[in-house]
Amino acid sequence: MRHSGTVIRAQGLTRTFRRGKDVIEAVSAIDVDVRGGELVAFLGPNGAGKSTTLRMLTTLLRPTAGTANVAGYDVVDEPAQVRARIGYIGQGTGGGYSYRVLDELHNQGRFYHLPTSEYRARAADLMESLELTGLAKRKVQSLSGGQRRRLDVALGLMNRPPLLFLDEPTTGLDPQSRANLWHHIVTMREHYGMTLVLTTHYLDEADNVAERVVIIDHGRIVADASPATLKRDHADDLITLQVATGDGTIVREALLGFPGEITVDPGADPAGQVRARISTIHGDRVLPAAIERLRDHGLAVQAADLKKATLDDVFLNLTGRSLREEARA
Ligand SMILES: Nc1ncnc2c1ncn2[C@@H]1O[C@H](COP(=O)(O)OP(=O)(O)OP(=O)(O)O)[C@@H](O)[C@H]1O
Repeated sequence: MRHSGTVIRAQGLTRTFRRGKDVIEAVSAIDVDVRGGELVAFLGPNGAGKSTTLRMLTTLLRPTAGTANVAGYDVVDEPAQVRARIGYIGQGTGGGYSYRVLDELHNQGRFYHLPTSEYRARAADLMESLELTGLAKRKVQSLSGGQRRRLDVALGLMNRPPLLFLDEPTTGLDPQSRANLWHHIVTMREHYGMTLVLTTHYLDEADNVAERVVIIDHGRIVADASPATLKRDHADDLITLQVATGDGTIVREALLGFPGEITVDPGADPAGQVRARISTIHGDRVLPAAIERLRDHGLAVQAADLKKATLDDVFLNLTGRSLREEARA
């Protein structure tokens, strides 16, 4: 995807909330720049400040401090200009319950003052590409979660925004619906060359879909890079080898000077094998080389396992907590 100039520039963006006597700093002095055409995911646990950030960038919430320029306009001083240039798909916002699906899309077109022929054509197009065609006359309240989410996305795309914000677009959907919805969103993006900014707490989603992941925790950005760079800089692959010997010392000696952090169990397990672990950033390359090195020392590897670094490992290394566990809590 071709990237153009800066479409979002946030500096020192901060939002506090009062809850009784307490002041909660939901977002603390965030600096972030997004270039045209980027696909950026804000990843973080519940309550990290993702939605609050998005709500400020989309003019729905006034920052307590800091500035944000979105699509060339200031979110506080020029909210109407910002809104005219962006789309926003919130958490389960979208259609009114008693309306029919196609009417909802047409209403959205009228809201944006599109000519009748244009909004009808766009609605038909979106109905087809988001697999809503058979649901045109169905009331929104009768849709399933996945259908509803697809309608939300269609509504957000009616004005063909060059910059689209999606707040947890796939939360609550089953894996198949999530995959389908992503396919649609990514296709739309390629079609219209949109910039996408989204929030998610699904690690695999951020890893597979986003070109850039901004990890947010307790209202602060703790890392901001591509998934591959984040994993390279903040996590290791883990290789586990089962070696056919009863003596850990010779395994350790055979692997001496090998790249990565090596731990070897001193003695054999009940199966008569010694277990060696290698923590490294290049698991794919190190694994066969380690097997070869051991073979050169007359040691046979009975089983080998490679656990690739994940964004959860990155989050764990940066914050000391697991995002996976937090998501379950
Ligand atoms: N209107 C509000 N009043 C008081 N506190 C709020 C309000 N909105 C958000 N907060 C608090 O601000 C913090 C950040 O919330 P936010 O919704 O931005 O997190 P999030 O990362 O989007 O989480 P989630 O994944 O659960 O949506 C939380 O502690 C939340 O309780």
